[in-house]
Amino acid sequence: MQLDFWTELERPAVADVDGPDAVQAWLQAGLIRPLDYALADFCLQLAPGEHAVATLAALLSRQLQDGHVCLRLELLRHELTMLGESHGQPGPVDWWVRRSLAQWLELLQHSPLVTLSPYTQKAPLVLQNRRLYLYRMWQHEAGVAQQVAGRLRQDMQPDAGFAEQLQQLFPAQGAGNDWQKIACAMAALGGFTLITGGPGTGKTTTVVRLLALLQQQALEQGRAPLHIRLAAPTGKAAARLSESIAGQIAALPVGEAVRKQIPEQVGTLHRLLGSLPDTRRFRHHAGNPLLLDVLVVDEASMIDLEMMDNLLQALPAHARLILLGDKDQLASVEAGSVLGELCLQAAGGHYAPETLARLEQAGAAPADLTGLQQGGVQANPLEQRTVMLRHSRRFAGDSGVGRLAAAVNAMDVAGTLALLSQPLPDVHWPRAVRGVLPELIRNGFAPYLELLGRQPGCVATDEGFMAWAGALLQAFDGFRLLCALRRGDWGVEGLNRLAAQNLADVLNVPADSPWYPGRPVMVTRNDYALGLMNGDIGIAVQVIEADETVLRVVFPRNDGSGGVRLVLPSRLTAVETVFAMTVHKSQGSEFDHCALVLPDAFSPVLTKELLYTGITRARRQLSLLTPVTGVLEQAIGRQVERHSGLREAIESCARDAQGA
Ligand SMILES: Nc1ncnc2c1ncn2[C@@H]1O[C@H](COP(=O)(O)OP(=O)(O)OP(=O)(O)O)[C@@H](O)[C@H]1O
Repeated sequence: MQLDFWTELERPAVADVDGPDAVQAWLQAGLIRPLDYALADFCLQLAPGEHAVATLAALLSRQLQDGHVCLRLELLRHELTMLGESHGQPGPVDWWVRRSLAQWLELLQHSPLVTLSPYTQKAPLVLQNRRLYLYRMWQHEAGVAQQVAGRLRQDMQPDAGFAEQLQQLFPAQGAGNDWQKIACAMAALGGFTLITGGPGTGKTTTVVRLLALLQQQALEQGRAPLHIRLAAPTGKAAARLSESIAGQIAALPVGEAVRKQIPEQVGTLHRLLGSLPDTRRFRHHAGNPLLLDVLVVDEASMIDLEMMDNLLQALPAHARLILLGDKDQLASVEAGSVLGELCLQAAGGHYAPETLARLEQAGAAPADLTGLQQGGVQANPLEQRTVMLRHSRRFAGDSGVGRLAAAVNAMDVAGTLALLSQPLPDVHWPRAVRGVLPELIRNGFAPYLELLGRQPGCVATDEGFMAWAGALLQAFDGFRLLCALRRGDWGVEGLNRLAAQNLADVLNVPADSPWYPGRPVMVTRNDYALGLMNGDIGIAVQVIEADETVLRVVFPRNDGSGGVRLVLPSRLTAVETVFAMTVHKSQGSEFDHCALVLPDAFSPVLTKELLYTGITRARRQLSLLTPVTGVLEQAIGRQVERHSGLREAIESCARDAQGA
């Protein structure tokens, strides 16, 4: 049995400060998890007597749960106050403030549990620039920083005729900057490019034209076609990109030979890298790199630090990486906010004269520098490879959804409320939430329920059945309830219950089984044996097999074919009903109509990023449901903050390389 070292050891000098009492009390109060406690215990096994540092390790482990990559010691007091407040107690802040920051730094600098030189000396914790990391997280951050800094230095030379070909793909549009053209040129000129923009700003269009341009150049110069791969963090996002790309390729003003060399297939990052079951490792890594020349990753805001490290390590040195995403969306579920950090200054441009000169030579210099800040290669290494697309074609200027998203993103509470109080054709803000929800649910899900009732036979091999099943999945994606929380009446659980109750006259929900025809489910864990990814959505339907009517779950094939496949319900070990889903889970998906339901009390998960992400999932119509006043306003005023040292580390690596 594992020893609990808290009880094995003598009390330290500051007996009631550091010792088992505090950690155990926090564990009991749910402030820290058993995993955090176990880490502290492990630290004490390695360094008996290091109670204070081991306790801090438990808090560091806890903060990872909230997405922080490290503890920023000078800000920790505030973080711990918030942690305590969210559990209704002073909690760890009382413990932390018994030492000054200088005393803490002194303690950490001399602790055997902490290394100050992680490249040469390993220890469970790393202290760098007043940031405390778990060794593993420091390793990922340093890995990403080195890789990105290295790739930022890669200048690529386009072939002759580039400017003319670029001009053909992006014909002049009138006054103002053609940011898509600028982004395309920038990605052609370097090994690492960040293209960020809100919904419908033309990220996919830009990248498809870029791929056409690169292939055209390769073919014209008599080189082998480039090996291009496309990926996204989730199966849903991959399927959406695949669909969008297929349409865009057909519209390209290039020859058939070029068109044929642009892939339509988009896979998940896990598949691309080759997940190894039951480990955090992948088949592809620095020692076994991916075989590709160009990699495009969409929905990059969902990539966490560890995945980004794995991806960059597996990328061959000569390859071009293009990351697409919306920097303003919620960050990854796991620790880090990589895209948000990398694109932090995207709005200001910060282009160096050298960058502008290279763009000019490529025929894509910004014509209008108004509103852009001037930058330098040394001061702004990331910005020299970043383009922000600024014009949404999805949301026309008068679109309520677009204007609401912009007001929330700008944290403009008064502007948001003013907008909501106007009649908007595509935004509905009902005041009597409980009264309208049942009708909203019935109307929203009506097209899918109607189709469910019109099942053309049950033989799974019939073409008609397959087409119907595909249409059913599509109809279900027409409407979704989105919420911030999992638990409570206004969370996934409560809203799923409410939806099932209100649809009970159409759906035959049995009391003794979770399964019934029409049950929509979401996969909650990757299942490589079944080929189903976390976030995939299926619907239970009746089919006839060997003269028996049985229930099967129909899932989209997600391979760009538009096809579906059937899975036995009993094989689905990690699924949940999905009339409602969290905004976090909805990332990478879009619905014609979204009902975004806020809770009836403020919760720390409510931030402007969550609202913005939820609002922008709506393609045509948004219903915003706020059961009490005040919660919306509070959420708009709160921003996600994730502690990390990534930008600083990239800038430092880039400076070192320039000085070398
Ligand atoms: N330069 C352009 N000229 C005309 N139409 C364009 C242009 N760029 C994009 N579009 C159209 O605008 C719409 C949105 O473009 P696209 O899908 O490329 O944006 P996106 O940023 O990738 O969107 P999403 O946020 O949904 O992923 C598409 O219908 C596309 O055909």
